[in-house]
Amino acid sequence: MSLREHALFLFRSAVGTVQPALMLQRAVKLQGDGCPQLLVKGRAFPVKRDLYLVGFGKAVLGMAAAAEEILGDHLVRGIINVPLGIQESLQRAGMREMLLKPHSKIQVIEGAKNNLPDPAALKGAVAIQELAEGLTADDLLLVLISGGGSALLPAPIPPILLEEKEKLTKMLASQGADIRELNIVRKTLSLLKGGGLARLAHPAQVVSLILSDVIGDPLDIIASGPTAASSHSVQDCLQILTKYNLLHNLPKSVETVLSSSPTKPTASEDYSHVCNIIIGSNTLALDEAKRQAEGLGYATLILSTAICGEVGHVAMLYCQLIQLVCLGFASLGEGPLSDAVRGNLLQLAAELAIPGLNLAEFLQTLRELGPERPVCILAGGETTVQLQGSGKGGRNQELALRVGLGLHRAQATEVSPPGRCEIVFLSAGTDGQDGPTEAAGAFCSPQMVAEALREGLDVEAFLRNNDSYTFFSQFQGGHHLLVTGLTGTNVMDIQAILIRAMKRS
Ligand SMILES: Nc1ncnc2c1ncn2[C@@H]1O[C@H](COP(=O)(O)OP(=O)(O)OP(=O)(O)O)[C@@H](O)[C@H]1O
Ligand SMILES: O=C(O)[C@H](O)CO
Repeated sequence: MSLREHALFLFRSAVGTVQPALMLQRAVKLQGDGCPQLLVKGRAFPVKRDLYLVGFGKAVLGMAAAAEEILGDHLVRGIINVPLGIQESLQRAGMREMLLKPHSKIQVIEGAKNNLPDPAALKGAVAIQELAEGLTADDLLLVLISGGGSALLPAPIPPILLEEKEKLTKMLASQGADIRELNIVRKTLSLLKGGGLARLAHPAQVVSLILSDVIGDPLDIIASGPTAASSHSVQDCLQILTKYNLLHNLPKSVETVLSSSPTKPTASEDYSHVCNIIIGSNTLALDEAKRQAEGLGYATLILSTAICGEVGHVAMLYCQLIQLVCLGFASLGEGPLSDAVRGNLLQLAAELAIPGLNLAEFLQTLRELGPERPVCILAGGETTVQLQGSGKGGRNQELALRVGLGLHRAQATEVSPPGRCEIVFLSAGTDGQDGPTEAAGAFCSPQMVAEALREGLDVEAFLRNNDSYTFFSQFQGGHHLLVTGLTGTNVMDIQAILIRAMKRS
């Protein structure tokens, strides 16, 4: 198998292990006939009378299918909002276990094309709101939440219009706001986010099962925390709008809502009827990829499950890491060149401030790996892209293109470690959709940029226009694109770097 096939296999293994049904089955059980109890990760919730289900997010269809199997006749009714086209995509991919049965009690509403809220998602949100409002103290509401839930549960506070909220979110995202910043703003302008759904469902017992797609698994940021007490206030929102220079350009409706928002976070309110439980995250996916990579004979290290920061900086970090591994393969792991690369890496990591990353320790472990075995470095997280151009792309494809360019440039240097190694880099979204494109991500190698030039494709020009998808679609007939279709799950992005010494002929 080629390195590329290995990388693809690792990605698929990682995604396979965080299939929603699997995670739900691991976490949830229904026990007892007379007075049944819902058992979630060791916690018991009595089912006093009726059990309802709502859900929203990219992984929720499979979660709901598994939940319905477990809940059986105890489930009275459910409504889920899932991405447009997901049922067809999963059906086409033969993933029947992710689909609801023909006479399901769960109503499915598809919407939010390209992860943007739309009237269909709004209709679903209204239906979920109505269901929550009608509950009593004897009811239990099971809430299934996954990434993409923010766009799939839009409920702007009147008089804000859906388009106004969408435009503001888009402006923030295009200027490089991270998901925390985006969702603090979304929470302030929404009825159901920031704990709103849980408040409406009171006095029913609310149990939320959450598949995390946010670094550090913060309950009040994932899908904008519809059932979590918010630790943010309107001041936090105003600060973010100020940071991105948007405060003086707001629609009147947004100004009205901001000026009448409570100044305290909702955390002070009573959430004793709510229990939020994380049932899966990027860590699970990377652990499985590591297991598989070791099985393939790689010395495997997980760099971090919290990779974040501006995509160009993250690309530099990966290029320098690859360079360091190649220096090791070339028996140049000790010496001034390696020391310089290590120094660059430490500085880059300090600038990126990746939570929990102890790069010095990681580099020490890397140093101790012998040159006998190929190396696999795995990472997960979510970068941010500051859009400058009008091209089509996503953060994974942009990252792969930037890493390709960095490796190409490194090859041109005097000591050319990447030239002595075989290298494949893959970055892809576990949800199968990278930005508004049909690809999950892309592969790159150190040869890619030179080969593209021979096809008349100028990588730097594509990058200037944030046009990574167009580049990868045109280059070698799309061979470097990873197209999986919607996977039905979502635990952020994954990077795999595979390196082995070049065979001497
Ligand atoms: N032309 C482009 N080039 C690079 N990145 C882009 C481009 N257009 C959009 N993006 C990036 O794509 C991201 C949005 O993609 P997507 O909808 O897949 O987000 P997501 O974070 O995976 O969604 P969620 O977390 O809600 O599941 C934004 O970060 C945005 O900056
Ligand atoms: O939906 C969202 O807000 C993002 O996917 C983060 O959870």
